Amino acid sequence: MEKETKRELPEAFVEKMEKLLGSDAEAFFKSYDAERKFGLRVNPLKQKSGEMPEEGEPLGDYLKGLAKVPWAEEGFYYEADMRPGRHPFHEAGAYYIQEPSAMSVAEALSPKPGEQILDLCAAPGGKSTHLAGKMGGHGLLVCNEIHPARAKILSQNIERLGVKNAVVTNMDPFRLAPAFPEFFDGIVVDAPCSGEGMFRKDENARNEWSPDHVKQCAGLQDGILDCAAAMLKDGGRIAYSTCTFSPEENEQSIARFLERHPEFSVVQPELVKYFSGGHPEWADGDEELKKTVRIWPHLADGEGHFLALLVKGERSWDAVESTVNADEKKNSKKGGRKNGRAKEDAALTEAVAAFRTFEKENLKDTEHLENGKKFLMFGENLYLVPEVMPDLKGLKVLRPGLHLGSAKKDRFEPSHALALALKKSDVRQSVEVGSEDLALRYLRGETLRAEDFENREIPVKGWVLVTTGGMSLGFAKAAGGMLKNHYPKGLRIQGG
Ligand SMILES: C[S@@+](CC[C@H](N)C(=O)[O-])C[C@H]1O[C@@H](n2cnc3c(N)ncnc32)[C@H](O)[C@@H]1O
Repeated sequence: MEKETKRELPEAFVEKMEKLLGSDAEAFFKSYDAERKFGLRVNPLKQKSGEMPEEGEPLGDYLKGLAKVPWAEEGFYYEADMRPGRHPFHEAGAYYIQEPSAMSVAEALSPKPGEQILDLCAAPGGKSTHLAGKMGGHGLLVCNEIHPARAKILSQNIERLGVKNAVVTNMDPFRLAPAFPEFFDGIVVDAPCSGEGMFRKDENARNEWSPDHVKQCAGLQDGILDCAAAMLKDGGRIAYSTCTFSPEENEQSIARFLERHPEFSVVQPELVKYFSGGHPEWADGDEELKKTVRIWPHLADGEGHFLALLVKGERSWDAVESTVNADEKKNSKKGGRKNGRAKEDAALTEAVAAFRTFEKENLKDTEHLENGKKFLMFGENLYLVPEVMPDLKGLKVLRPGLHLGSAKKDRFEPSHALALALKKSDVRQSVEVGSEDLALRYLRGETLRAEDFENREIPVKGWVLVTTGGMSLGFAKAAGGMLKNHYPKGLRIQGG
């Protein structure tokens, strides 16, 4: 069996790993015959006040019995036949499906509400949505992706998970860096890599692998890390990660980085206790590299990963943590609602007025939406953007913040992003599509009627938040005894 596995792997890869791992190689290759581990991460932004759903609540019941991923606060393992990606809870952003080892990265960076955080290679959004959950809607999260099509998917995932404080950009890191000199408190560099850790999960990764590809990736990673270094404040931290085993892209990437940037040091994240340390002997022998993290598929319940936490400047990690906590307090004091934003632009004033009317008629409390944020017009659309937002001129921006909607002639059309960022308690009118069947009918774009609901009642008029398990799925508009479906056409589920 073991021989079969090895035969399916690139020969040069097998030889290299045998040399690196010595007597551990057998267990390593055997792990390729084991079942893949599937993971999902509960989205705290969609829970009542950030806490985990409990039994007795629809999501809590759905997840009942799932084993916890030990190193991720909201991570769970699930069996393949559960198919959580097909459940309406997925469309409600109740969770993000994420490989368990990948959950270690945002845990290691540990962003705090109020910080300025960048996810530099962000699509499809696993780390970004994890970071967003930890930030709780406060501070600024810039999610960047170089490839336009992937950036679009990233933007959709940011929307689905109800993230309120994210800016999504589609930039080459080299072009992004000049816009944010020494700006961020924390940066995730989940680098493009040769993907050796995904061989079990993804056949393409196996077919694309070659020693030359490893070298190319290592070169790419050096450039991306330099961009991250330039965008980081003194005292800030970078979480660098790959899903590959090759030392050239891991310990050696970090060794080369430390050589170019002596102002950085490596910090050992606490979660190393679940994994293994890095191998200085696979790079330049610098003992600091022991503080990097190796996730081995034969030693942990997850795919192969590498992680390094790097801190910029002279200060110790303790000093960095206390600054973060002080900033957090400062930012939470700032809070408060700021009406009548000082933007002279007539279109903006008009759009804000239209939103205020919509708000008065349909919402109860938007304090958590607006807290410390300001309004911005982007094309015809009205956004709420984080207060610390820098000038985005010259950047390709897909989403400059939370999309509220657009002001039409005599009305305000709320966006799908707004629906997903709202809680049931924020709105005057909502309906619960309790059964999976009814939720799927809504997701297909069907018009719903009173007789579809157990109590045979629906609101008479106005915007209605459609919820499943208490979590928002989208908007509908009540009129003439029906709920007109406003689930975006492009997202509708096809077929039965
Ligand atoms: C490992 S994936 C990121 C996964 C993502 N962080 C997540 O958790 O969902 C690496 C990303 O880097 C992007 N990438 C490829 N070449 C790049 C480059 N030259 N500079 C920056 N990013 C690049 C890829 O498009 C890909 O989305």
